[in-house]
Amino acid sequence: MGDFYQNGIVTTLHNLCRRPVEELEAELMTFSQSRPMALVLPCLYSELEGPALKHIVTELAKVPFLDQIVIGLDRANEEQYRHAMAYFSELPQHVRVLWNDGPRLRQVDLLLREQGLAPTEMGKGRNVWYCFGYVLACNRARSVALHDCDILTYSRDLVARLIYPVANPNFNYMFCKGYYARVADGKMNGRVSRLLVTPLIRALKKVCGPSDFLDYLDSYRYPLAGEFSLRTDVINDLRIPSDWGLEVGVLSEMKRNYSTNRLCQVDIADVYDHKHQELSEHDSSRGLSKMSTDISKAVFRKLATNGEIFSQEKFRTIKATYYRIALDFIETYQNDAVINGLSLDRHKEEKAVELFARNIMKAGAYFLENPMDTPFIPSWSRVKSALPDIMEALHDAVEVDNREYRPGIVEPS
Ligand SMILES: O=C(O)[C@H](O)COP(=O)(O)O
Repeated sequence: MGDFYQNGIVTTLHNLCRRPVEELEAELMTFSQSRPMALVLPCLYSELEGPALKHIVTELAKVPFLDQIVIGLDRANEEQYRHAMAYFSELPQHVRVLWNDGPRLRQVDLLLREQGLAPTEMGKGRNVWYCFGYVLACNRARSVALHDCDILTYSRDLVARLIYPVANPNFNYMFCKGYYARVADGKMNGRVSRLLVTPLIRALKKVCGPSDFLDYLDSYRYPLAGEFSLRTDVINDLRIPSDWGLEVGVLSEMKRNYSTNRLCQVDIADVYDHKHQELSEHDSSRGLSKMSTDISKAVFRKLATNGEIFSQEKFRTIKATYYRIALDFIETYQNDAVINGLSLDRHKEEKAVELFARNIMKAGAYFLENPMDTPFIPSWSRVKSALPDIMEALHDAVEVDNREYRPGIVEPS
């Protein structure tokens, strides 16, 4: 059982008494009459072969309040898409699988590309963006939740608690971020969140001075959580980065577009474990190395748009300040681990911090050299104004794919 502390910036909705999921679901069923709900699942084909997704699907099959489930499938060929359609067919909700690499959605992408409006990088940001576009095109859901497909400790409470704050018509929230303690197998995980994001924010506050944006970012208990929910209207004006800056980018957009009393965070799980990526010390285009660089760039970009002026000297100071603060954090995490009987490998933690410090400098150098190079995907409202028929084209492409590859449909010889 946790505390009931409020940070005074975004509301925190705690898990104070382990309310039975059936009770939450009964309430959500009532809300769904006025606010139909959708779930978006960005997914890689490889996750269908991994250990987490089957259980997620089994749990979701029991969820009564979701009207619609939209699965964005990346890196799948035709045979794999067919398999995915069968795989998700046990879900009783209105289910659509977006075959992002299929010819029909490629054609939609081409239409956007001709106008310079298509996402430039492959990845989760792009996948989520297309799924959101499809949710808008369907015009069914009023509230949408999103979570990853690699959660090993999934139970259906997670989606109920995640969507509740934007589904309850008596609440005023437009956006809700999930949080949890990322502890599994006797270890504290969440390396980028603990060892990069929090110490970097604290370092930036020291070097750049007071900042509403940094205080705001700091008020999220797990800023990198892949789980969030929002009211459908929010999607129209959302400009999200296509790289690992996605989570920080979404939080920045919410602060820009809404007052903080319309934003909240919710405790969604007692335990949370997922697929861990490697640190990738020797290849900065992969793993946590790439993630830490993309996130640092996203934070610097945002501060620059708030008027912060960066220079190489300033980045050097940020790096040095970050490094000192991160080392102090390791001590704090270690003591927290010890009192809880968890293990923490201090050497590995310090190696991660050394890599992240180098990547902060790299991200800074990249920003100075390419200040206008932003990985943002345009908002759907801009896309709709440039291409008024695009929603229909996206909707039709998804419907035809899903009809053609429905299980039981015989392939033409
Ligand atoms: O949230 C994070 O910090 C990153 O996704 C890495 O998570 P992990 O250390 O749990 O793999």
